[in-house]
Amino acid sequence: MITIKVPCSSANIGPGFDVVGLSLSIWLSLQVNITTTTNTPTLTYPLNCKITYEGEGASHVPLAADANLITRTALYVLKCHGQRTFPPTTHIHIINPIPLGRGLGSSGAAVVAGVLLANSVGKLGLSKDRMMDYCLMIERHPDNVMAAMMGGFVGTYLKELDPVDMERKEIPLAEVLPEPAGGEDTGLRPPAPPLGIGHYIKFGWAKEIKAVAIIPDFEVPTATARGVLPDVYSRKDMIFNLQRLAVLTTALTRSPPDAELIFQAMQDKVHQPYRKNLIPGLPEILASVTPQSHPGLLGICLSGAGPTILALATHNFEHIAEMIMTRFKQEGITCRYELLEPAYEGAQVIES
Ligand SMILES: Nc1ncnc2c1ncn2[C@@H]1O[C@H](COP(=O)(O)OP(=O)(O)OP(=O)(O)O)[C@@H](O)[C@H]1O
Ligand SMILES: N[C@@H](CCO)C(=O)O
Repeated sequence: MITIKVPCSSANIGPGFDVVGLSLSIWLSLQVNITTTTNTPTLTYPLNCKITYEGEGASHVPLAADANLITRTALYVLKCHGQRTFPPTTHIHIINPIPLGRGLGSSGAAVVAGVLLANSVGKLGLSKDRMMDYCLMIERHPDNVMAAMMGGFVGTYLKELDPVDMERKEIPLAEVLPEPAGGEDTGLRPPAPPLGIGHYIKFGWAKEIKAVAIIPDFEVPTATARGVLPDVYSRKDMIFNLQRLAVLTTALTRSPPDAELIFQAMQDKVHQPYRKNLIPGLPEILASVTPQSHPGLLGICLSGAGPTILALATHNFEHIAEMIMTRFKQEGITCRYELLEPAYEGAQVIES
């Protein structure tokens, strides 16, 4: 059996829009079995792949190999290597505790899991760096996928693609592959991604800092949350974010953490203000939970594209979470919360 584990992630951490990501301790898990016996009659499955699924999204996530994001991604990678199906017969059991569309990188984890899946079942021998190129052809903002693949707290940038590569069909129109990449088989091998699209650096992380994720019970699709952002920003707002991000990445490595410094360094003017209409109560929550009102709190932000709120803290976790959940309740929104830690090791493949 092959077990593939990929952590969830929180992108942006305030000012680092599309730049920084923090992998966190909720794990998407794939259990993969390949049945090679030929003497017993076996059922045949489209593309040789049977999917079973439990966890978040179980009622509606597609189980057809050419429609499910994980297996669509794997088929794209396999096809780039001249393999048009999964090996007969591949059974993938997906266990997904990462809530979908909440800003905890469920699609990034699914894309990373799909690339790792193809690498394992296709025996492709790709390095993690090369696998990132495939991930980045599918999800074009690197923060979630890089954190999920590499683990820990990461800063990223993308090499700009040339116009020919931008035309390629696996570049998403929305946030994920626009159509079943494995389904319509033209017989052509898709071109491999350019080399070295994504670059990253792992920052340190002060061990006493934990992440409280307050997860509302509604979804905000990333595509919708990107659709409300402007195309152009003022110099003033860009400088505001750059100043804070430069301080934040080191401030989060220092022990003991400086709450005043971190709280201010997690302020943002690039994405959170524009997303307030998608997340009732967002401006009030971000303004009302402070290190003064809630000792132990270091900083607070929208997690990824939302609606989850991420509070970084050293103690008083339950109190901080209760306060935010109470505020959401005034808007008629119920939430749950999880106390998470960085997933330092990133995505893993275990063969047994
Ligand atoms: N385990 C999974 N299996 C299949 N599809 C998945 C899985 N996880 C996520 N997806 C797909 O990704 C979509 C959610 O992606 P979206 O980018 O909108 O949100 P997110 O990744 O959870 O949040 P964010 O990008 O803000 O962190 C789901 O609706 C589903 O189509
Ligand atoms: N940086 C991305 C993360 C979501 O995938 C955003 O905030 O839109």
